[in-house]
Amino acid sequence: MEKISVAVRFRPSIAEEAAGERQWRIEDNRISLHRPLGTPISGISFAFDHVFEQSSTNASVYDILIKSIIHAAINGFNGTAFAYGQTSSGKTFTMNGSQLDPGIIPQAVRDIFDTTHMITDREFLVRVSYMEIYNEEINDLLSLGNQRLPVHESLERGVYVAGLREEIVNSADQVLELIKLGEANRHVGETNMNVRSSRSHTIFRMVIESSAKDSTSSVDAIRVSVLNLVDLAGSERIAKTGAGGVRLKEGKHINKSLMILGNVINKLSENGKHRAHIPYRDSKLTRILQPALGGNAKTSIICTVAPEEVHIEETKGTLQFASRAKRITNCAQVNEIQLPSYPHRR
Ligand SMILES: Nc1ncnc2c1ncn2[C@@H]1O[C@H](COP(=O)(O)OP(=O)(O)OP(=O)(O)O)[C@@H](O)[C@H]1O
Repeated sequence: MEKISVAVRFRPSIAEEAAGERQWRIEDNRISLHRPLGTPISGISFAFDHVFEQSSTNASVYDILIKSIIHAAINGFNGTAFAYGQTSSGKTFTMNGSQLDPGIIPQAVRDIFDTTHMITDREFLVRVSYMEIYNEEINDLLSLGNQRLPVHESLERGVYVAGLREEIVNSADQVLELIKLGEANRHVGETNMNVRSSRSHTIFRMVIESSAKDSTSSVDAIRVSVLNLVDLAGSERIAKTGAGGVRLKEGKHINKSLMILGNVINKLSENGKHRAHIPYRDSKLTRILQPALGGNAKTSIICTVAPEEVHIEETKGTLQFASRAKRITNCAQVNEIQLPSYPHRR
């Protein structure tokens, strides 16, 4: 059993959103809210596994929070990392990054290929898929014809998205090209808060399979791990984003699925005796993320927040979500299956 690791990241402040009277203060891994003269406001203080300041880089987020999950996935553990936070707080920046400061996803992809190339006694097979959940429908971002895909469940595969394109990949550059294709297909739109606001949740998935190269045994032990890197749509106040029409409909779906994610996290964070029913089935997002939340996976959550006073209420909400997520325990184990050994597999 191990706890989900939860970190908070402040994005740099935006000049037009002037610094206000009250301010967030970071001391090591603790965040508290202070009045103008520096006195702390009682009851508003939170501690996390790590707090990233405004000047932090994606490289440091990767090294501190994500790298260990990626390396565990190479060794057969399921892994999930997701970014949660209000609109325009830096989720997409954290997951995808920029040319100068690549985000978690491109860093993970490069790390996986660099690391597996150095492991000489195992053979690896890597597959990727990329999907979005838009207005509670699952669309394949790698294949435009694949829309409204159903979620199924089976004993062998657990919960899976039927019909999703899975591409076998051999290099980081090949994966990054696929991601570029997927990004172009993703639903984004302009709101008052963000000129390129993600209007869907996206799940970039890598399945890593491996077996020993020179096994002389009559069975092959195949490790299969699933790695989900998730960029959630932003929680938003409809009034602040100025949403109407299509944006309003999207916003309602986004808020509803995030509310269900919050409900799942609340239930999981309660004491054992109250953990009767966890409402994973109430949304596609929580169904797909089920192993990451209280199941067989190593999980890191990065909660992004905006530093300005005008966002204090949303920031408090995100910090409360993060605090509850910190109480969830997962039970990750190496996923290994035994198959009869065939010469061609070696
Ligand atoms: N840590 C950071 N360093 C530099 N720029 C950042 C950082 N975080 C966010 N930004 C910038 O702030 C803007 C909003 O960030 P981003 O689009 O990542 O937010 P988001 O949380 O994904 O929003 P939404 O939920 O609306 O999609 C972007 O222009 C992004 O480049």
